[in-house]
Amino acid sequence: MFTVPEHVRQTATTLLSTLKPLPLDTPNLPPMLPGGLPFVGHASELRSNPVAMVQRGRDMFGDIFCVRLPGTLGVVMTGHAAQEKYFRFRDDEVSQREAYQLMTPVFGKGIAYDAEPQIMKEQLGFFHGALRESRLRTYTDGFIAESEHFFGQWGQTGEVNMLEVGNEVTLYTSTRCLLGDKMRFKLSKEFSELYADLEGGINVISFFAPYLPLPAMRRRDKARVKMVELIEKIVAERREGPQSHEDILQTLVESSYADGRKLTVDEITGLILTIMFAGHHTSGVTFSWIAVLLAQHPHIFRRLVAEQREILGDRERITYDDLQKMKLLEATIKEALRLYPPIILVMRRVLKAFDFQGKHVPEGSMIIASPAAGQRVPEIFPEPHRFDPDRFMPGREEDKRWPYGHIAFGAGRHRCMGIVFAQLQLRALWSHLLRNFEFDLLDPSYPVDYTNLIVGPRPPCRIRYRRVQQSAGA
Ligand code: HEM
Repeated sequence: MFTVPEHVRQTATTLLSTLKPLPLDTPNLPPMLPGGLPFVGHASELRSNPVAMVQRGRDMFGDIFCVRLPGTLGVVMTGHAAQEKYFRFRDDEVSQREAYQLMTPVFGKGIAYDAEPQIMKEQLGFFHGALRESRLRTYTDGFIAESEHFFGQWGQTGEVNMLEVGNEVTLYTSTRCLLGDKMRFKLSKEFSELYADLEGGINVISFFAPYLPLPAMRRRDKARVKMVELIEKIVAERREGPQSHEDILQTLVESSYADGRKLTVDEITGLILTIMFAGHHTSGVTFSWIAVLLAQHPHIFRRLVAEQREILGDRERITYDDLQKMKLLEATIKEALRLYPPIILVMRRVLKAFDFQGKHVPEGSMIIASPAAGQRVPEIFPEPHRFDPDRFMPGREEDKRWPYGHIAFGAGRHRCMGIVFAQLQLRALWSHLLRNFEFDLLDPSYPVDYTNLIVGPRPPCRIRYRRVQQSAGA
């Protein structure tokens, strides 16, 4: 019997859904943002400058308004009350599954967002073990070793694309934590090439039609098959060898579901990719924004160098406990993430209609929260466009006053599981740089680049570094 290939079926379903009329006659619908094109609605504006679009809607209508997306009514929710409502929904009220279906070809069928909520919960639960404190201490040793190795290869002075630097150094730290120190040197090239092909298949097109038979999607699918083969070899070696390993792969190899079933290699690979996609570029672009912001604000740079000196004295070797004491550096990272969150929008499909501020949001619509716009609301963060790490220091702590204000890591039940990991990694890298280098900007401006799903500064993001005297006491 003739069967329709999966990618054809999926693409046809997506294209047909774009022709479905939107429920625009729903009584009390939030106001509709003017503009948009036939069929695609506001999708093109969402693609070119999503933050300006969200801000335009907020300026016109306040906390809640609608946009037209292909086949879907979008409802944008910004401001503290709206963000609180958004992040407090339960999984039976709103769903991430459909919103993030573009990730299914990469993570795999039945993995993470494609799994039933209970299974996804168990799968994410495996990460809790991999991210516990004792493990974070081990990973931190890796971050420190990588900082010394990677930046040790820099000369006395040089020009770099800081975005490339951020993505490269965090790729090495990620491979160390995921697959172990040995694999960082042995595997990085093969792993990073496959990973690049997987990434190439994730774009705005795949958001609406993840199975279109385009070259990038085919490369993505081939890369996933090869990635499973690669992980399978490592898992087989581990199952034979007596050595113990302190990495995320090992946690997954040793984990089982509540019913006692062990994870398949496909599931292990999918979860490795889930954590890689969640944590790699997000940390890489944040690393590069910190460089830009510190070069633009030398007085903060000087205070951060002084903090290093105060905590470390003349010591060159830093520890996990030292990193915990770097409060101004922690606040600086938080402030970089407030101004430039790498995930600018998060989405959920509405499973149960709800009311908010007298407006009715129907079942089936896609609700959208925006860390990028929501973190620049002046009622939450005064002078919102100013880079001011002190807003998170004792005495002010603006984030504590507004628990749903700083949402770069999301909030509520699906809040990022890698917050501590990301903070430690960025602190380790920047502690090294602050003690060893100074930076100057080379480009007239460093605008935001909205062409990638994880949003960072637009290349080339050129920065000049200059090596300074080695010791913290210098
Ligand atoms: C600066 C770095 C990072 C940023 C800005 C970031 C941001 C986010 C955001 C916004 C979400 C919530 C998405 C939503 O609500 O739809 C999230 C979820 C998640 N993040 Fe991160 N992330 C970062 C680093 C990491 C790292 C390093 C890891 C792992 C080591 C990680 C693992 C996860 C996981 C597993 C989830 C899903 C949680 C759930 O759905 O319950 N993230 N992240």
